[in-house]
Amino acid sequence: MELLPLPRTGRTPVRVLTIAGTDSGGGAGIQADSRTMALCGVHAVVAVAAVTVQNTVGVSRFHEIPPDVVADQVRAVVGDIGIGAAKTGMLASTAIIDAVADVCGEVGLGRAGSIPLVVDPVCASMHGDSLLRPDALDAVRHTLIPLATVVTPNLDEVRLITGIDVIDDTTARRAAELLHHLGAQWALVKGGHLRGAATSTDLLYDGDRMISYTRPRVATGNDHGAGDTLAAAIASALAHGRSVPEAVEFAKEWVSRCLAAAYDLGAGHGPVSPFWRLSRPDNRAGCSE
Ligand SMILES: Nc1ncnc2c1ncn2[C@@H]1O[C@H](COP(=O)(O)OP(=O)(O)O)[C@@H](O)[C@H]1O
Ligand SMILES: Cc1ncc(COP(=O)(O)O)c(N)n1
Repeated sequence: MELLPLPRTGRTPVRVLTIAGTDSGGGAGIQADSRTMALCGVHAVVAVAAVTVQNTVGVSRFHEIPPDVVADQVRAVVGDIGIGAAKTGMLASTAIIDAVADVCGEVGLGRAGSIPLVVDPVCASMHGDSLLRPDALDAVRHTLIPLATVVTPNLDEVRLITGIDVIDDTTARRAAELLHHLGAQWALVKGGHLRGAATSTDLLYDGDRMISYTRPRVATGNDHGAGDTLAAAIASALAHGRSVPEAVEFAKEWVSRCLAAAYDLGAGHGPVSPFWRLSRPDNRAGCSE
């Protein structure tokens, strides 16, 4: 895999915005996004949409940020700092999704604008705790997904959004077609939740090309933040100028390595880890001029 270049000391890195929730346990959400972005040579800027009270065993509650405050964070950083790509994660409610959609239109984020947007339609944590109000699913379908340059649901999110139970390649293809039909430029159906399989396959579709990405399944219970890490790596690669299929290829390998490097934490599920990059001897070679 060709890693994304790190900036030379003192040089301004490319910037990526994450609009998402915080995880007090540091495993998922904005914390996972920021870790992956840093190790992909990206300066992360953030719009906090919700604060979760979370650890390795679950989410006990969350606090929603007022929608206008979420939108103002986006305005503040896009105008001053400038970004090459953005991603959304936990958005919690219809009101926040509406505010995010409005500000995306205003600043040119998403498939209708000039800055690519990766939409991770987060509905629940891996522990099954809700991160989205149930009445916000329609806003995910009809307001959020149509903004997406790439939408990246896991199989539980696919079921909630499309009603399709993905059990094999045929149902995964049907789901990708439906997600594209909802308005996403590219749909990536992630196979991480097909636990019985020996491999982990994600399917990417843009209305024409159906591209599958397969890696061996990593046997680990420490997979907290895998989806955020994948979406953050896609957004980072897009900001570095890669095409969507190239960005997904890169991110799939990135998350596989982060799963292989995951560590134990607390009493529950530990986080996937991008720290493996810190010990790479060839990091200097990855520096951009
Ligand atoms: N055990 C695993 N081994 C290899 N790849 C995995 C494994 N679990 C998840 N993945 C991959 O990690 C990414 C995130 O997947 P998934 O776990 O489905 O997302 P989420 O964290 O949103 O539930 C996908 O590319 C998926 O294929
Ligand atoms: C704030 C926040 N955002 C996203 C997730 C999903 O991650 P996972 O599926 O690993 O629980 C999470 N648990 N918390």
